[in-house]
Amino acid sequence: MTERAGEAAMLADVALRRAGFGLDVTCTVAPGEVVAVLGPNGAGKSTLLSALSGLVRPERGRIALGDRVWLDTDHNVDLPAHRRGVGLLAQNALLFPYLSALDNVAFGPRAAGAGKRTARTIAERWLARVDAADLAGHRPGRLSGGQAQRVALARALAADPELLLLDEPLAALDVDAAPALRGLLHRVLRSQHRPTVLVTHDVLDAVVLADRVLVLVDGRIAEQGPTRAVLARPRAAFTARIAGLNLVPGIAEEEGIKTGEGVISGRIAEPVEQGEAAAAVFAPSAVAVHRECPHGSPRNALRVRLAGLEPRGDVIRLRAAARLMGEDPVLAADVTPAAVADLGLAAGDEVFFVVKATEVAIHPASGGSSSP
Ligand SMILES: Nc1ncnc2c1ncn2[C@@H]1O[C@H](COP(=O)(O)OP(=O)(O)OP(=O)(O)O)[C@@H](O)[C@H]1O
Repeated sequence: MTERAGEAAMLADVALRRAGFGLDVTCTVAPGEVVAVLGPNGAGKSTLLSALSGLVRPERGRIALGDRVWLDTDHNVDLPAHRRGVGLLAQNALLFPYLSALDNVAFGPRAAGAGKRTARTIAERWLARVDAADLAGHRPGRLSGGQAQRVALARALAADPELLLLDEPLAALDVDAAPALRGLLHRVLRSQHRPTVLVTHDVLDAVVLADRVLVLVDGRIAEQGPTRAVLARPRAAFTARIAGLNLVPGIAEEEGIKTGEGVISGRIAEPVEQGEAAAAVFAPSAVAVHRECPHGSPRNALRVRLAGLEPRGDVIRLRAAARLMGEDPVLAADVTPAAVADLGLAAGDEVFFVVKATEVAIHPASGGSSSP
């Protein structure tokens, strides 16, 4: 499908002040790039999105999509929200309740001046692209949360926005629906050319969907960079806390991922094509540490070099570098102090991190998570 809008980079430089809170952020998002905004509650993520979409006016700032200027406080430019080409997918689908799914999606093209027939054709194409062609005639009241979000995504994109904003798009979905929509977003976002800003609390969303992450703390950027690089070497305490999951990049195959050191088996958590970039994700608590590789076991074993041991409540967190992922200690295991004593573990030791396939989730990976 040809894309008309959304070929321009977004540049935003916004600052505003409220009682007890200030936002001061400069960022750019390239066409086709997905930037995830992470941060603790109250960090300013929603305020940033509101400033981009025109619902909140920064005291100082400039927002431009290529050479189209939406806001320039120095020159008194401030396009109202309805004149900014923003497509928003929020936590709740917010579909028009009395319109069919098809008419909801056709609304944007109609409002932009397309004839009825053309708008319907555009809507049908977008519904098909989000696997919702069969829902065209349904009213929103008959849709599940996941179905409604798919229709809402089609609606946002059918309006041909210049900038796509995703505000916690999976947060209101149940645990079964969220992975399916995350997988769909992964596919759709990669095949379109708009700059996209994704606000999320879930580090998995950043891993699967984002090329870059931007961590906001107290209204300011605490760190930013390619997803895996930021999660592997977190500088802000918040990032370190959320980056608690282990993530091994590779190429998807039937029952896991292929890495430079063999296959890591797991359960396919989200749809991913064989041969595509994917990641094996598992919790530090799922890791057992062995001195020798447990041969003949159905478990996954990763050869690692221990970099550090830190007490964490009842357990000791081992940080380790895996040869296949470079020198940085990017993997973690939580083990009991007794296990550390039994194995006589110390920094510098070569050991195996062993994890059962049932504890490993295979996700598609964004470009940013596989290229640090
Ligand atoms: N409409 C408003 N009027 C005044 N203050 C607000 C308003 N909305 C948010 N705030 C305050 O602005 C600051 C930033 O809030 P914001 O909602 O942008 O953070 P957030 O990172 O999106 O948080 P959360 O993760 O909880 O959604 C907070 O101190 C919040 O209390």
